[in-house]
Amino acid sequence: MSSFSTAEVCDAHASHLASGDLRALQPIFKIYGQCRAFSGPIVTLKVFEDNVLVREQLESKGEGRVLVIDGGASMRCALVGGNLGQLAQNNGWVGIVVNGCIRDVDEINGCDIGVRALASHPQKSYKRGNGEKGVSVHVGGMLIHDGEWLYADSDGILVSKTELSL
Ligand SMILES: O=C([O-])CC(=O)C(=O)O
Repeated sequence: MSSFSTAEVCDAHASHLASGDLRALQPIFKIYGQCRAFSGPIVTLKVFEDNVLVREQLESKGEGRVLVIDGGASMRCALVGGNLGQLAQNNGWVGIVVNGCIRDVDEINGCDIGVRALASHPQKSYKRGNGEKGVSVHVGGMLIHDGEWLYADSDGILVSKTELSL
């Protein structure tokens, strides 16, 4: 897609910001991965300290989508590591936003995807397979629905009800 700037998107879509059709997430995310800017349709996932569903999702074709993982902001383990970052890249995901932690930061920073997460943590998560796919999630202070569009760059992260013409 064409290059964009979230700041310009905000300026150009003030009415959508006012209506809530366009929302800026709270500025609580750290930037990882090779792609500082990325956008695409959202796939949602809600898990807690368990990343079996994350792997399952990233094993499917990304087709330019963004995986938004609500990990309940847990600071006790990582939901995505270097292997999953590589898997995401290989399967055509453009980005991963984690309301929680990642690990293997140096490996993830080498992957050709965009990643946002609250922090890094060296411990892996449980492998129980609990969680929900496609549900609405609370991430960055906003309610995010599966199928909405995400726009991330160095300035922040926007979620839009529909695809924006940029
Ligand atoms: O398997 C995990 O829990 C995550 C991980 O470390 C990786 O993706 O490399």
